[in-house]
Amino acid sequence: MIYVSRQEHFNAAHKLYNPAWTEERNKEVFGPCANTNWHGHNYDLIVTVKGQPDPETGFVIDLKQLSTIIRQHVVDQVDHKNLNLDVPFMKDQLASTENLVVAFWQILAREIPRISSAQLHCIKLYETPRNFVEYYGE
Ligand SMILES: Nc1nc2c(c(=O)[nH]1)N=C([C@H](O)[C@H](O)COP(=O)(O)OP(=O)(O)OP(=O)(O)O)CN2
Repeated sequence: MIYVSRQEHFNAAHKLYNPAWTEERNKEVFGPCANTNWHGHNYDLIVTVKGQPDPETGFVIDLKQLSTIIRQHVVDQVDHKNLNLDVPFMKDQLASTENLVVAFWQILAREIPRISSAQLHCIKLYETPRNFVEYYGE
């Protein structure tokens, strides 16, 4: 089995805020990440698919096509957006890296089979250079 990855990038604003809690509780749990007027991140997104190389192309997946799918269905939906306000698939969800990566999985697990027989294996999302989340669809 060969694992093939594509990295993409986007910027987005958000705040970590649970509407069921008081302002004080949100500040206590999320600290500056609950700042009322938002804050931003430069996210790095790494999508890994797995499969066997096609005997005619040598590709598990055409990375140009994978990039197009990720950009169209994920990056363009979140880039330069407010994740709490502007992104329909994050509506009523806490805009954490964990919840984002699960939402991205749901989208890409639907889209990748339309272009390739390769299987989605892992989505890794860096919120900062030091904080990142991996999801394997389990
Ligand atoms: N499990 C999670 N924990 C946190 C998340 C998250 O999505 N999942 N998100 C945040 C905040 O959004 C926050 O903005 C992260 O920033 P910060 O803690 O400042 O991260 P840095 O890597 O830049 O900070 P250093 O402490 O300087 O390394 C918080 N937690």
